[in-house]
Amino acid sequence: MKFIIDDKIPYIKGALEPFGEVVYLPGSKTTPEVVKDADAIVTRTRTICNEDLLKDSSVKFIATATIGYDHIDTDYCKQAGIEWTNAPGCNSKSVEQYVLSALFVLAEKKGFGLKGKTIGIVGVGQVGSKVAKVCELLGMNVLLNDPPRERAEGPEQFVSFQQIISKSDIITFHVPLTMHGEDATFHMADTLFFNALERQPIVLNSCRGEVVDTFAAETAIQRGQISGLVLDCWEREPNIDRNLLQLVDLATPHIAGYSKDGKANGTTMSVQAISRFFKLGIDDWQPQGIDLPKQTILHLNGLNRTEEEIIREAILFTYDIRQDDKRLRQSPDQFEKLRGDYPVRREFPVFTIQYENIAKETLEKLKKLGFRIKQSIMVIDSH
Ligand SMILES: NC(=O)c1ccc[n+]([C@@H]2O[C@H](COP(=O)([O-])OP(=O)(O)OC[C@H]3O[C@@H](n4cnc5c(N)ncnc54)[C@H](O)[C@@H]3O)[C@@H](O)[C@H]2O)c1
Ligand SMILES: O=C(O)[C@H](O)[C@H](O)COP(=O)(O)O
Repeated sequence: MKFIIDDKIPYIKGALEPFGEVVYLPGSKTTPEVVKDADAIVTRTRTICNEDLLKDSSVKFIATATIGYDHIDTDYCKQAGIEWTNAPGCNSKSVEQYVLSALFVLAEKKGFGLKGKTIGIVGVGQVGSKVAKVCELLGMNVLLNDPPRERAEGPEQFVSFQQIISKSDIITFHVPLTMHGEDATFHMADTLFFNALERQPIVLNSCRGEVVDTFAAETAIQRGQISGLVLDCWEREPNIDRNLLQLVDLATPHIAGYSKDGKANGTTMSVQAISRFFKLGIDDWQPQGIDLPKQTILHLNGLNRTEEEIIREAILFTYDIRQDDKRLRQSPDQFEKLRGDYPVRREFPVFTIQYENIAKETLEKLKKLGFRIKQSIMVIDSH
């Protein structure tokens, strides 16, 4: 068998070698010639898996180590008898961490508290539902919009897109990119959307660039229709609009899902799916040696600090979005390189908080976010 694997997929080396030839290549170099005699591709969003790539090939299975699969022409795959899989939920906790970091940084920059603010979540799947849960934990009012789920589950917990537009102080998009049908998300945030906003919200897009119309977003900022914009995903990546880059509050190079945990989950799900498809017998394969950051222990003293300040410090200790923002502004032409050489980032459960003077309720919230909690041990000097 022959496997073509994107060389930016971590922790996969050695997994498939016992079963055949394995070729590691950059996504951009995964060409029709390369995949011609392959049995499977393990890929990312940078390889467009369509007829141009796959026709005349022997590919039978595509595993993308990502949540999104808009880079796979699923209609063509069906017609060509090629099976495929994505990695649902793999990096959803990473996006949750990204959104929290963005919210805390913006709240401080713009001088408001998160408690009591209304956040509209558009798309309430793996990512949106996690973002909803943590925002509720922070005392925010959460509005959920997800027409496909509303049709399937009933209207009780959902609101219309119109209500999101009129009632939200913050709007965050977590939809897949879809071009057709009643739920199409292409340019969901267009001129009509921005013109209709009533509360000058902050808008976040960490799903796909094409969900927000670049020109409409620029105009909305210039007209003061929104009070902030956070962009992780951009139209025409990696050639992002430099004018928009100047205008947004926080700009990052499509890394919301780039925790090492998220990456490792994507790899695990891809390898296990390949194993099931080709009956390789490694259905419970797990990656080894997931990188750790230099510091995983945070000493947190809550004396004279509000709950929001305490939680903010804990979140930003694990991930400070301003560092990604700085790197992108310094080198916008290095968009793909910044992604490829992304620093080690881990999710909350690898961090231990050693605390002093923190109320029980706040500790409960930190635990619910996933942190490990330990009381600081007082060292008594015997001299
Ligand atoms: N920036 C990143 O690094 C990053 C990381 C992970 C995911 N993503 C993107 O985020 C998207 C969402 O991820 P997920 O794991 O939550 O996916 P998911 O499939 O679990 O959830 C998507 C939700 O959106 C809903 N939806 C579809 N069309 C809608 C519409 N028109 N209006 C409102 N809701 C709609 C669906 O019903 C579903 O519940 C992915 O498709 C991917 O493109 C980006
Ligand atoms: O869909 C996803 O999972 C995310 O957008 C993911 O971060 C994409 O990563 P990439 O394949 O571009 O490295």
